[in-house]
Amino acid sequence: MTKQNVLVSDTKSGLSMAITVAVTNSSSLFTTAAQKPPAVPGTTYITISKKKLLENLEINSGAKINAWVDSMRASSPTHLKSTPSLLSVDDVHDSWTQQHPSALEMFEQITNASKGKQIVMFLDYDGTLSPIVEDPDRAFMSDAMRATVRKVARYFPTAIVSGRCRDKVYSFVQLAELYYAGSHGMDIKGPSKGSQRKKGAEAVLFQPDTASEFLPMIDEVYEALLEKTKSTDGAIVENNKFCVSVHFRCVDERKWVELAQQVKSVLKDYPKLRLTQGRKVLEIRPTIKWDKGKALEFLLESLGEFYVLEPLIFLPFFL
Ligand SMILES: O=P(O)(O)OC[C@H]1O[C@H](O[C@H]2O[C@H](CO)[C@@H](O)[C@H](O)[C@H]2O)[C@H](O)[C@@H](O)[C@@H]1O
Repeated sequence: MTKQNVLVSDTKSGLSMAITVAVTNSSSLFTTAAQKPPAVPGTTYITISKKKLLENLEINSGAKINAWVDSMRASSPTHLKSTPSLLSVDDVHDSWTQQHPSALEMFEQITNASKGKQIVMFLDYDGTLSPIVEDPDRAFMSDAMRATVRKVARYFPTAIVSGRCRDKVYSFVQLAELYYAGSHGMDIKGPSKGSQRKKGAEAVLFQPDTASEFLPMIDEVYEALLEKTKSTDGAIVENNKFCVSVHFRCVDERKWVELAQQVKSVLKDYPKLRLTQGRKVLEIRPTIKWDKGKALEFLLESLGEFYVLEPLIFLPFFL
């Protein structure tokens, strides 16, 4: 397997994103965009420490609220300046783009690598197809981006994989020819409109076995969080169907401890839920063993049944 981290930057369409290409002979091999690309000799890279960005924030076990708040700070770009390198944002950006060269400059390598393979596109929504904005309900994608995604989906099976509720993502994207995996991959639906699949193949519709059992609990927690956090200015609670997000992008940093305490006080009664963190957002989700990675595996396996190419080799792109 070979891996290349590249940056797709297409000013005309507004497409500008980091992608990881995994060239593999097996549809069961995956890589993540977070994997580090090989170092280029003579180049000094800046590593932004994510040590304090906790994967899973402990809810019980007497977890200290300070650990939560440290993690919330680590997810904030304004804190990059506190990295030991003291480099400017431009330096960090330059270093990053050196590490992740433009995909357009590597177009030949990519097309060579894709020969005889079925490309599959996996796209994130927030911050990839739409700009990051303060109000999550207003994270609209541009018409140019929609036209680009429509074009991509004409040639390759294309899935949007998001932490958001599937219906919400669909309402933003409005392309019936795509796969949608919402709620961090816990809610998957196939295209409802023409595809390159075999005739008669059913649209995929999948939710992990036990996920639906969590729906009443998630609704309850959503209501409790709405009530509990209403005194914290700027806090936004979002119901993502199988998960709940508590946004702190617009909360004054001096109120983060207060917000963390409010969230913790609700979650202590729900040992079957866990807490993770995204960009200025606390994410509450079921403790089931399912995530975006599993959703990608599921989709590739499902696609394997639909395509008639012989031999069938997938080339998945993650944007
Ligand atoms: O895992 P993802 O698909 O990337 O979902 C993570 C969160 O994405 C959305 O929040 C992010 O975008 C918002 C709109 O630009 C922004 O306000 C917020 O600060 C970002 O974290 C989504 O609204 C959340 O529910 C997801 O948890």
